[in-house]
This record gives sequence, C-alpha cells and structure tokens, in this order.
Amino acid sequence: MKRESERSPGTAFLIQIFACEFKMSVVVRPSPSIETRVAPQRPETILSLKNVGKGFGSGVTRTEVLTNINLNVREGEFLAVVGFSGSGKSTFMKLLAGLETPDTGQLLMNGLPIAGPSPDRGLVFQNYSLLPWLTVRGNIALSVDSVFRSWPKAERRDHVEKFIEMVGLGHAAHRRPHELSGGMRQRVSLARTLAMKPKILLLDEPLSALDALTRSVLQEEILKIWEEERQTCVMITNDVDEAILVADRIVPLNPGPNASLGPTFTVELDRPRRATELNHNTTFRGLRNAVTNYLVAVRQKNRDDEAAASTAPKIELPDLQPRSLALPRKSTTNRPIVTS
Ligand SMILES: Nc1ncnc2c1ncn2[C@@H]1O[C@H](COP(=O)(O)OP(=O)(O)OP(=O)(O)O)[C@@H](O)[C@H]1O
Repeated sequence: MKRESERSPGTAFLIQIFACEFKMSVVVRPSPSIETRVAPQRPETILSLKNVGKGFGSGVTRTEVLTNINLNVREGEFLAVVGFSGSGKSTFMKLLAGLETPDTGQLLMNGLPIAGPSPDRGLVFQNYSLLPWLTVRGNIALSVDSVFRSWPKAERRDHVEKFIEMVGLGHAAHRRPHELSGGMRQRVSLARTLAMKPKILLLDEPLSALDALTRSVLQEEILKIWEEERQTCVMITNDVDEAILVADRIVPLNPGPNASLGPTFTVELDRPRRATELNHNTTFRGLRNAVTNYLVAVRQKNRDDEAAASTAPKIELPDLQPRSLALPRKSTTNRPIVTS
C-alpha cells in the first residue's frame, strides 16, 4: 500500500471521500439483510512487539533496560503506558518511533519490521523541540511541506491553517516559540505532528512539563481531538488519572532494569469523558486504586529482590550503648556552669 506522502492529491481526496462515506455507513443503521451478512469486525493489530529487549552500554557498564516486551496495539485504540521515572518509558517510545532499534525480538507495524523513523508514526516529545526562528505557522508548515511535497501549495496552506485552528492558536499563528507559553508551545508541537497525519500518534509524556491547570486543559483537548479523529494513539505518562481519562487500555511498565510490561487494565468508562465528572465515578476510583496499588507493589517487590540479590558486603554496626558525659551536679541552684 502506498504511504500518504506518496499518494497523488487526487487519490488522497478520493480516500477522504471514501472515509466520509464509511463514517456515514457506520451511523446509518444497515438493513436487516446486510446485518445478517456482515459480522462485527475486531480492529486489526497495527503495532506488534514480540519479545523485544533493549539495553545500553557494554561489559560491566551494560544495563538491560527493557526485557521481553510483548504487546499488540489495535488500530484506532488509545493505549496508555504508565510507569515510574527511569523505568524505560522513553526507551520504549523511541523503539516505537524507530529512533532506537531493539537488541532482541521484533517490532512490527502492519506486519512489517520498523526500520527507522517515519511520518507514519508521529512523535510528540515532553520538550517541545520547535524551531525558534520559525513562527507557529512556519513550524507546522515545515512538517506539512516535507511530508506532502506533492500537494499543491494552496492545499498545503489550508491544511496548515486547519491544524492551527484545531489546537486553538489562530490568534498566535504569527508568533515565534519564545513568545508563547509552555502550553501553547506544546499545542504547536501537537499540531505539527497531527498535521503530518500519522497512522499512529506517539505521545511521550507530552504534558509533564506543564503546570497542573494547563495540563488538565490540554488533556481534554488531546482527548477531544482523538475523539474526532480516532487515530491510533500510544501515550506514555506517569499520571494514572491522566491514563484513565484518555485511554482504552492501560499497561504498566514495571520498574527496571529488565523492565517488562505488567497486566493490561481495560478502562470501561463511556466516552466522551470529562475529568471533572470522573472524580465521583466509582469505576474510575476503583481503577485508579487498582493501577496505583499494582505499581506500588511491583516497585516494592523490585526493591526487595534487589536487596536480596545484592552482593555488597553487609555492614555490621557495633553494639554501642550511649554513655552520659554530663558532670554530676554539686548544687541545686540555677547558676550557669562555666566551662572555661
Ligand atoms: N542512550 C542511552 N545510553 C545509555 N543509557 C541510556 C540511554 N537512554 C536511556 N538510558 C538509560 O535507560 C534507563 C531508562 O531511561 P528512560 O529515559 O527510558 O526512562 P524513563 O522511564 O523515560 O525515565 P523518565 O520518566 O525519568 O524520563 C535509564 O537508566 C537511562 O540512564
């Protein structure tokens, strides 16, 4: 199948029309005769990790970061990976993006090995990484121009404007990154990646550098965009509440070294979801407890195992008893004791 960047504008247009038609057929109830013929389809696996392992360094300085990672991501799902700092979340994401190659196992997209970075897998980093000399519009246009080179200029321009509006930055399109707040910069970063129309959106802790208020506003915006686009999305986060708000499934990454994935937690909450409404929801609270308890327990086990396996000599403390060095008092008056 041709990649988006290789398709002619006409083909892309036809595909869009087809996509619209398809959406309509989902909304319109099919006739009984069709219902009997068409079986409900399970979404296809778009991304597959089989026994993936990754480490850094060599000899005694070698660290095995990820071990035996097995995961299938289904087309159109929102999957969240949660884990503690240093467990290997960014390494995991770099593997999905094709920025790192696995030492062992296989990483497949639509059944084919991931051989390097591709606009099919759009990555949004924790740090915005915008080009400082370009405006909001210029930063987004740069990626659109490089991915959709064959599109007519006017079409590319409209495409850029659409994504500027989508993230609510129409009023700031002419500004450069240093003239934007952290939340606005992350919006540009998100728009730049979304505008490339990746088949999979990879979000590597995109909100963790933001203050709590901006973070919750952007959480809802990402969710709203995803609910409209229904693009396959993998998000890394250290915030369990955030994971439950956005995801269909949550997979914990156990603490490293040799981090592997924990059990899958399915988020059975109706969409659209709004953070303010979830706080009182018993399913939300139960899931938050289950995921948090799992992470805390697995970290404690990891620490206990490390302590038990440690070959460092155990330090025996001497059995010392404290002795009072105070001089016996000669009188009961409150005169200060002069020592020199
Ligand atoms: N290129 C590299 N070379 C050597 N070690 C690396 C490299 N990249 C990551 N590591 C090591 O791998 C381990 C996991 O790092 P990683 O950044 O994936 O964790 P993380 O869970 O994303 O952490 P954080 O949440 O703090 O960003 C760390 O011990 C880190 O030092």
